[in-house]
Amino acid sequence: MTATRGLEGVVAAQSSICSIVDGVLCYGGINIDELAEHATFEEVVYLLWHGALPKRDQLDALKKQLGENAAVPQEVIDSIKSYPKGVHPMAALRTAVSSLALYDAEAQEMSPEANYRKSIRLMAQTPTLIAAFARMRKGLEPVAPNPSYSIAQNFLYMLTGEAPTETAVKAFDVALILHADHEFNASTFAARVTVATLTDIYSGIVSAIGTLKGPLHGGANEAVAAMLAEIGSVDEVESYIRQKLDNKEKIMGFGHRVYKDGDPRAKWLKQMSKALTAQIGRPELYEMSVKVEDMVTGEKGLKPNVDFYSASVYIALGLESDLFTPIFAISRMSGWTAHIMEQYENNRLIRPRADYTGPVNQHYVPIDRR
Ligand SMILES: CC(=O)SCCNC(=O)CCNC(=O)[C@H](O)C(C)(C)COP(=O)(O)OP(=O)(O)OC[C@H]1O[C@@H](n2cnc3c(N)ncnc32)[C@H](O)[C@@H]1OP(=O)(O)O
Ligand SMILES: O=C([O-])CC(=O)C(=O)O
Repeated sequence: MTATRGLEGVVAAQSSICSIVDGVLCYGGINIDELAEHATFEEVVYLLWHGALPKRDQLDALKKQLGENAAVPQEVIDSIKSYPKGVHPMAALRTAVSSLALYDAEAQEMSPEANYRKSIRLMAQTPTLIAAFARMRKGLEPVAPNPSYSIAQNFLYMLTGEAPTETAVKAFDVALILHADHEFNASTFAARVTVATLTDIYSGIVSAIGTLKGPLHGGANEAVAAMLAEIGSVDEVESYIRQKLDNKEKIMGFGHRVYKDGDPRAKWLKQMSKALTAQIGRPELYEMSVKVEDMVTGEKGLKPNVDFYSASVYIALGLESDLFTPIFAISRMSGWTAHIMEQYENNRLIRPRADYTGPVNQHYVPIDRR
């Protein structure tokens, strides 16, 4: 048996949710470019869960269900209040989502209908959990969700208590669409491995959140924000990146396991970064990013991934950088739940083999003779 490092190129199962073929990303067969241009995030959630775009009444029904389920149990809010203020929001989210299961009467119910209802609750409540933590760590009271708002509008509203601008809501909604699913990425695969034991959906989502948190995956967007802050100005880009490349350090937000000719989501975020950073009077954030891209692509041939320009987009939207990965989780909750439901529908335990490289023919030695 020989191992494939990092399971590169291994096709682990069939799926009808999302495809990446020749660098083209589609949800349910629809090119991400069309969705980014025309769809709303709620339509994309429906598409991922049902395999087709919703008709008007189906979309209205989903939006109503998401709105009605956005509030989280008071016990969960109270427990978030007790978290140490300095913990990372992804750690807080991992614990908070796990605690949602404790107050969900259907948590162990495994019918497809119950798993769909839990998917709605997880999708609706994740933004509420993150916004509540973001406020309570500053000693502020959480803002209750507005059931008539979209997910994008509600999250921005719950962070500040003020109605967000239309521009901010639109930009955030497009970012949610772009991050919603990505076939067997690490966090989705972790969720599928977890639920393939026929454990509950919350366990799968907790695995996924813990996996997304890492800097090689969703955590890269926060690392990009840290890099831009460290660089500080356009003039400093060259020496900063030169040093990193000479030291063989990774540049966050570049490279991808699947895309070698560029991530189709990055161009959307680049465009948004340009417009939004200009609007807030901080065009240097975009200019620094472009200069980093020119150097890294020019010297290493590596292209920006979804996490690179999302950092300057979120900075321009006034969001705190440690919320960037939790925001990714809000969006990816749609894909995670879609994949979990698909896994349950056609389940087989996921259990690969290891290529053993340790010692052989050893014997037990009593402790006083070792
Ligand atoms: C939503 C997402 O998860 S998108 C990915 C977010 N993660 C990041 O942006 C972190 C930075 N990028 C990386 O670490 C990688 O490109 C990954 C993890 C995304 C993909 O990793 P892999 O497919 O395993 O590629 P791998 O790490 O083997 O890279 C191949 C070569 O390119 C280099 N490389 C890859 N990415 C980078 C980078 N960002 N900066 C510098 N060099 C890089 C590697 O050092 C390696 O070089 P070598 O062959 O000389 O050793
Ligand atoms: O697919 C991957 O490996 C990572 C990624 O881009 C994503 O999860 O969106």
